[in-house]
Amino acid sequence: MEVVIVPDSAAGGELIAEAMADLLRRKPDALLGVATGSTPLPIYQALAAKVANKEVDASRARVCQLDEYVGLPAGHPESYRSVVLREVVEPLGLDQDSFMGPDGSAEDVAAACVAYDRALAEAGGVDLQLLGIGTDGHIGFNEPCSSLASRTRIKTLTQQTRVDNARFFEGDIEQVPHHVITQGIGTILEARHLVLLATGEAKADAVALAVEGPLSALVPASALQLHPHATVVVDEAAAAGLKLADYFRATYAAKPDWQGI
Ligand SMILES: N[C@@H]1[C@@H](O)[C@H](O)[C@@H](COP(=O)(O)O)O[C@@H]1O
Repeated sequence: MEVVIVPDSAAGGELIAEAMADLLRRKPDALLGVATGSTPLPIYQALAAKVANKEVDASRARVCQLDEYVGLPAGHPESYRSVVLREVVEPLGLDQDSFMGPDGSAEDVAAACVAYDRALAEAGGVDLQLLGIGTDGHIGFNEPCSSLASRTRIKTLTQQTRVDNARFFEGDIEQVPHHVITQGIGTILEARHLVLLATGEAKADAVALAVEGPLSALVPASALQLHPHATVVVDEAAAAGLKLADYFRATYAAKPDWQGI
């Protein structure tokens, strides 16, 4: 695992957007797995700016969702489908055909989960999967004690996650669904490159446990330790609990520019 400590979220967004642009220069139809929440927004803004400046052609890029709420009405502005269309697909100038996600309003949710795993495989697998981290260490919506081998499936949110996400629902926890579909940890680990961005002091404990703690289902993000190409990008506040912070800084400073992340 590589840990990169950046000064702030804008620098993290720029670094990761450049990695995505570099991927698209090498593989124009790359399948980009995107995450929701506040943290990745600087990535999407930086990538859209690169497209607008013609630094990269993203016209053949494909985008896929990490997770989704179950039971929100179609077109609800806070469904992750709506969020990804608004924050990623439209700013990149892509059409909806280049986008895929699990069907959170399916009558048969279990079948929708199996179908999504199959669709990801049939699309050739995810080339680069962006991840955030929950304050309880979740990735996607894999809450603590999710199987490290899990596939896309329905999960029940913890109270903490519903409290954290209430800000997207007018601060009203009653509006936050209890159930979600999420790529499983086993599914996520099949992506060719995992890139987790964490910013702010509220993430410092979860980051320290994920990066330096034992591999544990209790901290789902610790599963990145199993992946051969995982990059964790953190700002100074989110890095505050890392014992090896100086080592991570020195290692990245000595890295040749051409190597990227
Ligand atoms: N399912 C999403 C996660 O993918 C995201 O990482 C997390 C953190 O969000 P934020 O970046 O807003 O802190 O929120 C949600 O629970």
